[in-house]
Amino acid sequence: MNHSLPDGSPAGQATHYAVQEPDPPALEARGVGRRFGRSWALRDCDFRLPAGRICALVGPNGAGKTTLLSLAADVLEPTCGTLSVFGDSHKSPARRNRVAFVGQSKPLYPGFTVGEMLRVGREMNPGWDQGTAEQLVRQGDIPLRAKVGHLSGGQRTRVALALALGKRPRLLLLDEPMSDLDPRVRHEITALLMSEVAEHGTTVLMSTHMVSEMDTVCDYLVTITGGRVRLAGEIDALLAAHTVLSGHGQGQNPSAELLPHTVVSCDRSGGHVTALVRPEGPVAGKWIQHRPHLEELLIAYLGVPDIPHLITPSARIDAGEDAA
Ligand SMILES: Nc1ncnc2c1ncn2[C@@H]1O[C@H](COP(=O)(O)OP(=O)(O)OP(=O)(O)O)[C@@H](O)[C@H]1O
Repeated sequence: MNHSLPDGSPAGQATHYAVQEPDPPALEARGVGRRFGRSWALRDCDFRLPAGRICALVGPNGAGKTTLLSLAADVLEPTCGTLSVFGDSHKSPARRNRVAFVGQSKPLYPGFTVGEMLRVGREMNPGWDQGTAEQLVRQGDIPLRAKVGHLSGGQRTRVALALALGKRPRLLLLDEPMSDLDPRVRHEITALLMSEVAEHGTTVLMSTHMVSEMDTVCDYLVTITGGRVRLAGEIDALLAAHTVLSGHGQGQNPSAELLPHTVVSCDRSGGHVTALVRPEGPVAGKWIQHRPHLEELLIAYLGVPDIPHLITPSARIDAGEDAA
């Protein structure tokens, strides 16, 4: 299903939002699905994440975010479809070397010291960058001789991030990386991720529930509800494709004025209506309109399990296009 972007062009066709990517996308999902027993955790997943983006992966608990990250990290196999990493659709050591994954459980050896953990990183990864890994550990005042099992949750997160960044990945997958970090460290890690992207062109895909912080660091967004991708693309383009209407409308029936548009959410209190919509053309009626903030957009989308998807051209896989 195609939806209109604010310039009136269908979301599925090339518009001024299109980004010419010389490199293959960091991640490309074609018809990807993953089932556990009889339940689908993720299905009909079609999108691209262009290289060099910092992408927030957002969805309610149980939406399928960890499943998607685990598929991209080759920790899980898709039940159907193909997931390519930088154009490579087959599992291989080379593909694994390009990707680093920091999962929620931060699997580290509790009996090892931090220095020994970094040595494991060095021995397992051909492109290992000891300076970056050590710097991240030292910035957190964590001695290299400290036992991993004696570290706090936030300190373990820092060591896991040091191992991931020391690998010098082209694609960094982070599953709620900030959840146990204090605000000062979150700020530091955020700045670090941004400088990684600027210096090395690293692509970052991170699941997060922290909307206010993602706003400053991420330029790309994928939302999942009910195991399906609902939004994918540049945050600016996705915001620009929506408007918040508030008022009473002009006619007797404000709902009729909203009918031609895709209504994502609609709150009525008394006679007052506030609606987040994707306009499919000019909006009739006397509404006060504003462009939604990211938080408004996400709260609306996370509350509706089955809204039609909106994929911007740079994230879209066109029907009939051959797989890479
Ligand atoms: N190993 C598993 N076995 C069975 N079901 C699973 C397994 N892993 C995930 N699921 C199910 O798949 C669905 C998606 O789970 P997933 O962990 O991907 O969600 P999530 O979006 O990461 O959630 P959260 O925000 O709570 O971390 C859930 O219904 C979950 O119960």
